Amino acid sequence: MVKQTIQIFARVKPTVRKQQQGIYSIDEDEKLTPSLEIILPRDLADGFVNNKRESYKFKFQKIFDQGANQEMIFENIAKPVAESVLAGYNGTILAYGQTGSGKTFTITGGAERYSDRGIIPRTLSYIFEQLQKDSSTIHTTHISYLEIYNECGYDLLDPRHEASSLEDLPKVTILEDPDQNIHLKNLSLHQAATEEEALNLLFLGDTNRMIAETPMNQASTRSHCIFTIHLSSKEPGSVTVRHAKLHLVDLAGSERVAKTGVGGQLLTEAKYINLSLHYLEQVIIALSEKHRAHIPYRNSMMTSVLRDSLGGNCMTTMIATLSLEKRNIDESISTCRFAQRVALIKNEAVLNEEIDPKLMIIRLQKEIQELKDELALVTGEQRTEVLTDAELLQLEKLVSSFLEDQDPESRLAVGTDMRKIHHCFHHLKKLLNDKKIHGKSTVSSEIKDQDCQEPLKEEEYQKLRDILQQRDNEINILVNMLKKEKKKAQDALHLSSMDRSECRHSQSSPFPPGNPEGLRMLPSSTTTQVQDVSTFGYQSSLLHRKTGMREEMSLGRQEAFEIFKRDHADSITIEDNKQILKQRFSEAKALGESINETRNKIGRLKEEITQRHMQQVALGIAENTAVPSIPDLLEEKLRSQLEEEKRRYKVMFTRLKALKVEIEHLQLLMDKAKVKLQKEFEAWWTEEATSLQVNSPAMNSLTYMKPFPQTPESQQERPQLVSNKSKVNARKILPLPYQTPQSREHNSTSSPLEDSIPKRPASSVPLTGDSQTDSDILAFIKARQSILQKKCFQ
Ligand SMILES: Nc1ncnc2c1ncn2[C@@H]1O[C@H](COP(=O)(O)OP(=O)(O)OP(=O)(O)O)[C@@H](O)[C@H]1O
Repeated sequence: MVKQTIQIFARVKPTVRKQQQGIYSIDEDEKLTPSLEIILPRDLADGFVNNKRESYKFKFQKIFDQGANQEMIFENIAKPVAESVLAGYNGTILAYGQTGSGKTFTITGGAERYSDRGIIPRTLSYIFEQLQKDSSTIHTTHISYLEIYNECGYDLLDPRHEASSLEDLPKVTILEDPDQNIHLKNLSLHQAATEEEALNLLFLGDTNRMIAETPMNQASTRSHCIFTIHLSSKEPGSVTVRHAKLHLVDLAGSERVAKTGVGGQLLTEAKYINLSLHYLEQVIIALSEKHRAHIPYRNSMMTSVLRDSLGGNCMTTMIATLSLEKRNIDESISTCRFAQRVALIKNEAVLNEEIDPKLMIIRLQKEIQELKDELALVTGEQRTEVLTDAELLQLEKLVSSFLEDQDPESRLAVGTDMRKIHHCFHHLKKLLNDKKIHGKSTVSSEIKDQDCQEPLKEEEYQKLRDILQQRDNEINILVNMLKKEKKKAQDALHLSSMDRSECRHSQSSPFPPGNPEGLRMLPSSTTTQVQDVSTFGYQSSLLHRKTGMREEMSLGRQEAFEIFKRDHADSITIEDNKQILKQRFSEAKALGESINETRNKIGRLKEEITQRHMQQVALGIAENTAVPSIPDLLEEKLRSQLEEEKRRYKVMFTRLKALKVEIEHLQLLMDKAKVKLQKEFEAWWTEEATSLQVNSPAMNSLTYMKPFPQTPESQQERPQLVSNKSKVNARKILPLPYQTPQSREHNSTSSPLEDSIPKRPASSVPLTGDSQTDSDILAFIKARQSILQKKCFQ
């Protein structure tokens, strides 16, 4: 059992503003527990006689200032917890802080750079690396991902549901068994055999979280997320299994907790505030007060799920994320105070070992059978059912071989079954009597038996021969048919393998086809992984249902999407990642080629060594001298070259493995960004289409006029078709964040925009009458209009 208090760490979010200057200082001198001092700016508005405290000091296990990167956070905070989980203890890492202070960045990571990977992907990578090293133990890893919003749990990994809102996700409920163990009903557990599989699950959950969020419930801000890694391990042959859980928790923004008193009107506030955080604080307060008999875990889902992590069987760590700017001082102080209370909580982590029930059942069944046999033998109790003919025959054979065995020590072993023992005695008696009466061997009596048989008649022989001939013919026909079928199948196989190899070539995977023969320095699973990479993008299939929207788009909508995408801030990130991906891919390709070369070289060197060795042996035989026990100089040289090549191979292979992980991560990041982009486009599209349907009277008529220059003539011609409102709409085609500075500037003024648009003849666009298709056409025209406008301003 390991007893320890919850470890608390602080992380200060970097900022470019000078606002942080003089607001805080870190005292690293106090080596064991460094302290963070938050200094309140002296506010003259409070008067000259001001008794307000000016500084607050908080102690933490370690404080990570603005310069700390994700690697440092993992090494110092997450790695020790992951290690204890691998050893069989439960672990939890909680990120707590106000909105925007960097909780999600710390736990999951940033969406832009590979180096921004947070605690979850790094921990997964570390755990799988360690599991691979320990091949003597059988490990299984499962993943679950739970989101708690307004006291309701949602399964972020359910593959059966297409989530477009939070309510689409399966609801998770809490069940408590008589031993007060908590069970989460409807929370799916997914086995992940490799790091890639686990990462795919993380991205699937994050994508579901993103898709399900609405402006009212910005997921990461107002909900908690618990990503759990479940590990079980068992030594081969042992009946004990170790289970350990690692919760990685991204809590909701904490800023409102401080403003919500315990006596607040909870029922009313439930609509607005995050109750779970409020109850979490209550549990923490109760745990930090000595001699408190009742801890109110059951008040909220969050505290029920994390029950073990708070004052229970777990090694828990909390990261207080701080955005230390002038306007956030109150929130930062309240986060630090919360952390100080958390630091008082003691946990007692125990090894979670249990007997594997399946193995235990088998063991007990065997034991019961043995005891039954023993009992039957001792009590002489007989079983009632009759032995089968086969069993009787078997026993008789045993008796015969026992009698024939010349070894005086040989034993007749028929077990403890009294029926068998009796039969053996009967048979022995029979054999003895037969010998006495006939005095002839069994063989001769058998011959006699045959002699006694009536000879078969000639016509019966003929009949049997005919049937035999007929069967022979049938068999020949069937064999021929089989041969033909087999040939067809082989041809088909050949064709399909040709197709497959063509496909593979066209994908031009940069990864080599595995270890060279006989090179045992890398685990065989690595080889499989490398081969797997040739099917790049398989992860995308996981997210495919999320990105599949695009395929269903109409042409107009697709073009509007292209325009939308071009001006979207995220497209730069996607582009950047694409470039990095390209670089990594070509690096991987080059590396793959070098690996292949090295592999061939290793093969050649091995060949040369064998030949050299053979020559030496042959020489020894020819000269009739003893073969030297140590290799000659040339062979030595070849061997050291071989070692060098093997080392190079290993280095390159390790790099290639790392590249593979990075490439997959980048692909998933891009997938995620694409899903986000599409989601925002869908929202924009719906808004535009709806406003068009509402605002444009032309929607109900059969023709719609393209936006046209506002010349007096044209206005006269079609005054009723373009209302003032739709003119305004036409200007705000793209939502502000996606507009270029020029277009934003332009929209804010009511300059004679239309005058600067190239004059185009007014023409009519036929509408179909189908509202969906028509709104597609209209939005497309708007998007096009937007480009023209932008071009005019460039
Ligand atoms: N240490 C850091 N280094 C670089 N950028 C950071 C860091 N911490 C946070 N950020 C950036 O600050 C922004 C807000 O961070 P994040 O979303 O992680 O905050 P949060 O506390 O999870 O907020 P919320 O409660 O809304 O979920 C993000 O754009 C993130 O990339």
